[in-house]
Amino acid sequence: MHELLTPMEMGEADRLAIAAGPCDGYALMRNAGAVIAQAVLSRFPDAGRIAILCGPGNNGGDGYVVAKLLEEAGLDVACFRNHAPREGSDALLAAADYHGPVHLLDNFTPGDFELVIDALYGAGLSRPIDGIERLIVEAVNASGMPVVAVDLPSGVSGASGAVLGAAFEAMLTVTFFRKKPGHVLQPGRDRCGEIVVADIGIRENVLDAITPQCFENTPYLWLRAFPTLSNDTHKYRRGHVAVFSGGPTATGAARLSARAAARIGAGAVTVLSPPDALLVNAAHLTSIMLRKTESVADAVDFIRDRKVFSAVLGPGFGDAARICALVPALLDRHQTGEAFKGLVLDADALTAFEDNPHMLFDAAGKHVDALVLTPHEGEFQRLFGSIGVDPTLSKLEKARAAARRANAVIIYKGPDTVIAAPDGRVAINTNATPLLATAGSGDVLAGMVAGMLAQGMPAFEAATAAVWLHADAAKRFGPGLIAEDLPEMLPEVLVGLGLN
Ligand SMILES: NC(=O)C1=CN([C@@H]2O[C@H](COP(=O)(O)OP(=O)(O)OC[C@H]3O[C@@H](n4cnc5c(N)ncnc54)[C@H](OP(=O)(O)O)[C@@H]3O)[C@@H](O)[C@H]2O)[C@@H](O)CC1
Ligand SMILES: Nc1ncnc2c1ncn2[C@@H]1O[C@H](COP(=O)(O)OP(=O)(O)O)[C@@H](O)[C@H]1O
Ligand SMILES: [K+]
Repeated sequence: MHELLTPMEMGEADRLAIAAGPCDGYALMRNAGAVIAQAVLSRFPDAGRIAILCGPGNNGGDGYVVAKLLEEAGLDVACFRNHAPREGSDALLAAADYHGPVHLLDNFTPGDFELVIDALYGAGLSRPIDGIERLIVEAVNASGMPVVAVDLPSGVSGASGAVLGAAFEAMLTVTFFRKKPGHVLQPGRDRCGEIVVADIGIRENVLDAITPQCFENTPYLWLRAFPTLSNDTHKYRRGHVAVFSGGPTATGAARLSARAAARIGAGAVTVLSPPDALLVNAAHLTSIMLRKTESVADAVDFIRDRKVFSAVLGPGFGDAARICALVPALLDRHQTGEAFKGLVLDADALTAFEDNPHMLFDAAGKHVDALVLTPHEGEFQRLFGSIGVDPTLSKLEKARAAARRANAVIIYKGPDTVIAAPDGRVAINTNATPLLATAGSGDVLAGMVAGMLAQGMPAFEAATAAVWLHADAAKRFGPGLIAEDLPEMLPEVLVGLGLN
């Protein structure tokens, strides 16, 4: 159930299901209407007057089915429409089967009702909501009355989660077969309220032909690739991570990354520190090792000689010129040696390339197995220029395009973090909490990704696992969270996954 289908893929699922039988399109619509009616009856058993707003397409068709079923159940319903169902559509059949009155939308007054069922537009939303419909959406939202959305709250794009014109703020959204990206990308996700995915008779095997490439980030995606411990392991075999420290007044970020890498299971972690920051780092490190690193050669020699598996560069690092010198060396297997599998670039290591992103993109993918970039919104815009500001692209499409361009796994952070691989796979994270909006939490995430890479996880799985575990740690800690708390929650998070 973790696949996310674009509206086009959902249309394909619909066509394949109808072709395979036994349900035709109208049977699927009746099933869809039935699950909505059931949800309304179970959650709002005492609802007074219910308004059902029906659009011209099949979303409206679902609405007429719901109207018929709720009326048969003895509820007081009234249907409203702005346009008649399209000729030859299943919606026309559904409207014909509903024998109650259908009023014009202009006559709908929210104050006359206790519940709204929104069946205006779903997968077929093709332009912004405007005119009387926009006024109604805004009036219903302002009234605070509960809205049950059929498939998607009208106005939310199923492909991108964008609000086109205006969108209902639903209490409950019932969608069919699989969620769509618009259910999990912001702001769409906030407009959906609770989301129920209902079975309407489409068989799972239609997905074999569709091969979806977009997923909700759940443990199902990466648990099988999660590292396991053998009895004869040792600390360096579990994975050695190096984290580059900034100067004497900016060392905390590297230590957050280092601590996170260790807590997620790397066997050894070393902070590579400039000479002038050595003492401040030494004063704060216990199990994490420390190494004086003055030059690019120092760093790559250490990585090669001490069999470092992965590294984090960027958090608190500052010096852009040094980053631009370090990164090509770290991405060159001839310099780092074969053991070095992955590099995580965050914060300053992303911004350092804003004027010359090709320097980074050209070096990427040539040698190192795994390059992971972890930009937040601002860093993404700086590094990916035209992709970042393209208004026609959703966050999902931006992350996917960036991953292709950079030859890297991208973790495009935020409330709806999107993780994209150069091969087109994309995962959207849904377990985050706004408590993560605290200084240093991104540094912890970078360290977690490096810790997963060091333990041999492939880059996409390492990134998706780290993002999920990071959010789970925040949720488990709860209010009062600061970045230092995140690594300390990881043992509990791992036990919660059954990984003990
Ligand atoms: N797939 C499945 O398995 C199943 C799907 N089912 C249901 O079907 C729904 C999809 O149906 P759908 O394709 O007919 O699209 P829908 O959202 O009703 O709208 C299209 C119509 O609206 C119009 N229109 C669009 N935007 C507009 C705007 N802003 N303002 C004004 N008009 C606008 C658009 O006009 P056009 O773009 O053609 O000019 C067209 O006439 C899906 O969400 C689910 O509920 C279920 O029955 C069970 C099986
Ligand atoms: N409102 C929010 N809801 C959920 N997660 C958030 C929110 N704001 C930030 N985050 C998460 O918190 C982390 C912040 O990272 P970043 O911006 O790099 O912070 P820092 O540079 O201080 O470490 C990211 O993982 C991001 O996805
Ligand atoms: K709808």
